[in-house]
Amino acid sequence: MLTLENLSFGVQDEKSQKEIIRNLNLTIESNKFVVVTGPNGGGKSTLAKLIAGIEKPTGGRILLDGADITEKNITERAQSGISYAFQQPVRFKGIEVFDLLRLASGKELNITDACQYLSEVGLCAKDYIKREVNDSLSGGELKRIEIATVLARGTKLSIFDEPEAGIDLWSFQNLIAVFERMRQNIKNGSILIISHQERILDIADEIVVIANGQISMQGPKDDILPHLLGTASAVDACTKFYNKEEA
Ligand SMILES: Nc1ncnc2c1ncn2[C@@H]1O[C@H](COP(=O)(O)OP(=O)(O)OP(=O)(O)O)[C@@H](O)[C@H]1O
Repeated sequence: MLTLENLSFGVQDEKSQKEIIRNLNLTIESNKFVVVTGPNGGGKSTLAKLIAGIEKPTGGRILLDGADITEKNITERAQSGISYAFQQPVRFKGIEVFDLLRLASGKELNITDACQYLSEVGLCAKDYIKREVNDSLSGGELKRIEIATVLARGTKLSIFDEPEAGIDLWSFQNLIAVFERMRQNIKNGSILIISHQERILDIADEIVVIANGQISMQGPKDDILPHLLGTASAVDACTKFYNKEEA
C-alpha cells in the first residue's frame, strides 16, 4: 500500500515560488489498478516522479507498506519495489533489449521468457530481442520496450506515465489488452497509470483526477468515469470539471 501524506512540491523561478503539488493526500491500496488523469499541467507526471524518487518533495511524506521512503533515492525506491515507466523513455546505447529485460527482471531470464514480455506489448520478439536500445528505435518502439521491462520487474507498485503516448492505433489495442491482463492478474502489487485515454480509464478500479496540484475527484471508476465522459475526450471533461470547481 502506498500512502502520500500532505505531499507538496514547489519550484522557485526568477520571481516566485510555484507550487506544483499542494498538500496532496492519497492512498493506493494493494492489488488496485489506479488511473490518474486530469488537465495538462495539473501535476500528474510530477506526482509520479515524486513517488518514484526522481523529484524530492518539498513537504509531506511517502510511505510504502507503512515504511517511510520519503528520503530514499530512486535506486533505493526501486529496490523497495517501485517501478517507473517514463513518459519519454531513456535510450541505453550499447545495451540490447534482451540485456535490459534481464536486468529489469533481476534474475536469469531466458530468451523465451524475455520474448514473451515483448510479445505482450505487441512487438515481434525475434525482431527486437537483439536490437540495441539506441536512437534507431522509434519513440513508440522504445515505449513498448520500456513497458515490457516494467512487466519483467513485476514490483509492488508499477507506475506508467502516459503509456499510450506515441503508440499507433494497432499497438494501442495490444496495449489495452496488456493492461487488462495486468488488471486481471493483479496480486501482491498495485498499478498506477497516468492516462487521458477512456479505454485505460475504463480498466481502472479507481480514478484519481488531479488538477492544479490537488485531487479534484477520486473514487471507483463507475462513480468517476461518467463525470469525465460525454465530451470529445476525458481530458476536455477534466478541464471542464476543474474550471467549474474554480468558478
Ligand atoms: N522542475 C520544474 N520546474 C518548473 N516547473 C515545473 C517543473 N516540473 C513541472 N513543472 C510544471 O508543473 C506543472 C505540472 O507539470 P506535470 O508535468 O506534472 O503536469 P501533467 O499533469 O503531467 O501534464 P500533462 O498532462 O501535460 O503531461 C506544469 O506547469 C509544468 O510546467
